[in-house]
Amino acid sequence: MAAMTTSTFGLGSYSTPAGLATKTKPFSMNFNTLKPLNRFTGLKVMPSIENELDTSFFGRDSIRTLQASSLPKLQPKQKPAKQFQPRASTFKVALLGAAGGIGQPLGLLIKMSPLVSNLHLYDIANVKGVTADLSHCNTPSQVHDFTGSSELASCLNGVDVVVIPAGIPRKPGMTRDDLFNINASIVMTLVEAVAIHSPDAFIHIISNPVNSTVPIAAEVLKQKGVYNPKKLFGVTTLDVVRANTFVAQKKNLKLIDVDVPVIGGHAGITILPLLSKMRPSVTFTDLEAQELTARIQNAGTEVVEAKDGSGSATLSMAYAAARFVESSLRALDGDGDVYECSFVQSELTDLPFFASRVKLGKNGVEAFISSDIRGLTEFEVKALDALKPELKASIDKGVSFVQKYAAKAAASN
Ligand SMILES: NC(=O)c1ccc[n+]([C@@H]2O[C@H](COP(=O)([O-])OP(=O)(O)OC[C@H]3O[C@@H](n4cnc5c(N)ncnc54)[C@H](O)[C@@H]3O)[C@@H](O)[C@H]2O)c1
Ligand SMILES: O=C(O)C[C@H](O)C(=O)O
Repeated sequence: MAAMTTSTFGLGSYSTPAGLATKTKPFSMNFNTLKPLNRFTGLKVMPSIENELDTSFFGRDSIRTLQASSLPKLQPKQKPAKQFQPRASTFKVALLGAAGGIGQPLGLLIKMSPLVSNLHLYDIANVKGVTADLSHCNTPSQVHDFTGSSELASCLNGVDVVVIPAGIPRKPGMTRDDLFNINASIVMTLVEAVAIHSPDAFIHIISNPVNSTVPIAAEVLKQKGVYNPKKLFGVTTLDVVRANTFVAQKKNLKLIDVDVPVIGGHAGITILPLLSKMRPSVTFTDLEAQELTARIQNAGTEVVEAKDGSGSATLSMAYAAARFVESSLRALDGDGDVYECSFVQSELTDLPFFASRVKLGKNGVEAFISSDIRGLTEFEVKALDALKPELKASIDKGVSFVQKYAAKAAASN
């Protein structure tokens, strides 16, 4: 008799637009390898509409849909409400830097997604072993290994999402910007290949410094004539994951209820958690707000120091990146209720790239949650003003890196 394999796993919670009182629910997927998916609840928002709904995509119908999606989870005897039904094993994901500290656990988490049909693992070292290992997991997706630049084309052809954690991590005493000299070239080279072989894919940049590597990727894609700003993402989900964890601990809240938007960028003071916009609504003393903000901003360094020279956050990063991949796949699959924070091309401020909550759809970023940056506390306003010069300098550094490289290449031809 054929055995039926059923697996379940959980990753966390989605974020949801400001102005919506939100409740998050745990991410769990039930799937089996013989039948199509009949139930799927992801990192899904449970918003209940309270007040301001002035973002461009919230018409009355959408509100009703969101309200419907906030119903409590079904009890066994209740009539099932209409739920989003994803297709099983549909998408191809490429992971570049797959044998590294982030790549390995991230590969495992992506291998567990029922939405993935093919997982392409690429690295310059050790990727065969990682692939052999992962391929023994009895989840639906097929895993394939690729190594060396000659195999990048086959790795990237036809993929829906490309995730890039390739690059060196920090050691104690370093800033993320200290990684620029090495990681800028790695990201530039990999994105050149993405531009040629999978120009329509969602691109998730994890490699640091994200504040510069995302503009680098944008510039490369522009030069290749395939830049779609809606599909290029700097992965800042770890900042949200940390903010949710630390705030829940500090205020003794149920983790599942907590959702803190984090805006700006992904380095030091450019990471700005908006405690005034979090759900549930909680009051903080000035000191609490300052201390929590500082802890969230320094959380990466906290891990780098604890690891004492052996790298930076890998497991929490893999968890956060898997959440962002899953959100992207759900959006690609037609779920109209997907929100995440990400560092993207943006017009919310005077900076060309900025992290904020965005609504994800089949074509990438569908809307920005502009209400996030209105009605901030005095502390948040000052912090937002303070982060802008540093973030602008990092963005400019990335852009001019690619422009100088292109100018040199043109001169030598
Ligand atoms: N965005 C975030 O929130 C966040 C969080 C944690 C770490 N990071 C960053 O992610 C990056 C990776 O961290 P890690 O801990 O996995 O490092 P790691 O050194 O453990 O792994 C990096 C992997 O990239 C591979 N690699 C290097 N050059 C490559 C290339 N040209 N093509 C393909 N693969 C290549 C290496 O062989 C290695 O397997 C670092 O830059 C780190 O700062 C970002
Ligand atoms: O801190 C780092 O260098 C890695 C990453 O950006 C993090 O936030 O953990």
